[in-house]
Amino acid sequence: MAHAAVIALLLVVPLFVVYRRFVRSAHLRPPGPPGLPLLGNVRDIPAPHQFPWLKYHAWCQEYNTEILCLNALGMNIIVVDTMDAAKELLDKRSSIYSDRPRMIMLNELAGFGWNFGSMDYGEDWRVCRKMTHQEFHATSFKKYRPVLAKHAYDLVRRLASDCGARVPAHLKHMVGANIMEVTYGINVLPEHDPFIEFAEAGQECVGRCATAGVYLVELLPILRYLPVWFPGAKFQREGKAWHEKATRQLQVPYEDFLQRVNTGQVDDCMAKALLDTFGDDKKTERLAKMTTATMYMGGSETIAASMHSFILAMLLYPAVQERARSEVEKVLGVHRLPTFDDFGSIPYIDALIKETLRWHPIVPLDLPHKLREDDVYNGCHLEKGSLVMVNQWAILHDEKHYPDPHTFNPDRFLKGGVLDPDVLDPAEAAFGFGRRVCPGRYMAYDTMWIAIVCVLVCLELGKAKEVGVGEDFVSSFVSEPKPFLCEIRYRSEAYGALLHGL
Ligand code: HEM
Repeated sequence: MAHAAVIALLLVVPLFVVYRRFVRSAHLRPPGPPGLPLLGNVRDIPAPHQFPWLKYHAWCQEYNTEILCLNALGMNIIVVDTMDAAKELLDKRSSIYSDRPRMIMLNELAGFGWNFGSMDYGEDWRVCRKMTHQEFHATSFKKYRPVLAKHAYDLVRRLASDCGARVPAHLKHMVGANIMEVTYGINVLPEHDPFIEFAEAGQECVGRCATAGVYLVELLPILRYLPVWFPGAKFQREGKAWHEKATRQLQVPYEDFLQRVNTGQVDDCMAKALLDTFGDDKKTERLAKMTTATMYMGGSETIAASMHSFILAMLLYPAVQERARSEVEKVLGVHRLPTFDDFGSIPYIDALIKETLRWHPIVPLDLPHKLREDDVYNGCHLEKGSLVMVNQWAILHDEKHYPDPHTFNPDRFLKGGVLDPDVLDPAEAAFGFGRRVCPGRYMAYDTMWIAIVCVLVCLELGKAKEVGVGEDFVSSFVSEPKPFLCEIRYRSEAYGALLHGL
């Protein structure tokens, strides 16, 4: 009997709340597909594997709107489709658009609440951002460039060593090695590095938890209190299993760093710089640990996916590959390895990186922001508590800024051989908006720059003879190319010799 009453309460109370909110907010909302009472648009919202950004953009076109409103069980979801609207709302009104929604699965059940990318816009988040800014803003990050160059050379050796058989694994290794060394001063092993493996185990959980629509508990928070044994409470069991991985990802590399501090064997790295600047009291140590662990979470998959996308583009557009190489050789000559001294002197490479970020943005839908107060845009009422997502794919395929948007064409960013300031820089959308803008964007750009130039100079990238390669991307929070076969070789043995002699 008591059981039945609890179940009735669990079902009825949320439905009532949802119904009231739905009725109250149905007026003056931005346009969007009509929903059903109580359920809203739950049945219309595309699943994560259905390329939701394409459907959202199609709806915006159908309703002739810059912002779209959907409703899922009473929760308003605002999808922003244009650069103008994104700048107006998330940049100019950032003081009310900088919260994150409550991510129950990720932060509360799986134990990733230490990740400041999913924290609310509060004091802990502010300190973590301040710490990241100190080491990752454009100027201070330059001190880490030698680390990036070292691992870019290593990437070339690895890609050549198996002729392109394990491209995604080599890219992941390069990025993991960069982040572990920059963040903790850890020099990872060439294969099966325990620090990378711990971090990757955590990433798997994050990918699943952060994908909208996977867990009902995000829409009906009351389910969070279901006991682990309750039928259908599989999410509770998953959360419990992930907790341990979340804790390992947070603790293990930081403890290794502290051990090296104690024995005086620590190289310059982010963790050391934070200790020197912010001190080592308990509160600071807690936040420094959270900040450093968040770097792998934000940076590993994203840079690797962008580099993977670059390699795919080079296979599909061999003329661009040739042109890029010849532009690099105009500056470097032949048989010299690129260094950061060449940075900024090859406009075609900057254009190529911009086009890589634009062509298939690897984060097609921005991380959700949460609206802190009621707001009005173009006469539409945006309700406090709404979830706000920018459709970065739509902005980066807007023909107003990028004619023929589906073609990979770095030339669109150049005029008279230099970067054209009148073309919208894709970095302004690809890295998000407002106070939540990606703090790793300079590291991302530097990593891509040195790795791309090294790959172009030293290697020939070609399609594998027996199979076709398509423009096939995964539909998930980070959208990277589906695995493809390719053939990668040194352009001349001289490059192999140069790299092996380092
Ligand atoms: C090509 C590579 C990358 C892309 C496309 C990318 C994209 C993004 C996007 C779209 C956001 C969400 C911004 C928003 O909420 O509006 C974000 C947030 C974030 N990124 Fe990146 N990112 C990249 C690389 C990196 C790197 C290298 C790091 C660190 C090493 C990093 C760390 C973060 C963090 C910590 C956040 C959360 C910021 C916050 O919520 O305050 N990202 N990134």
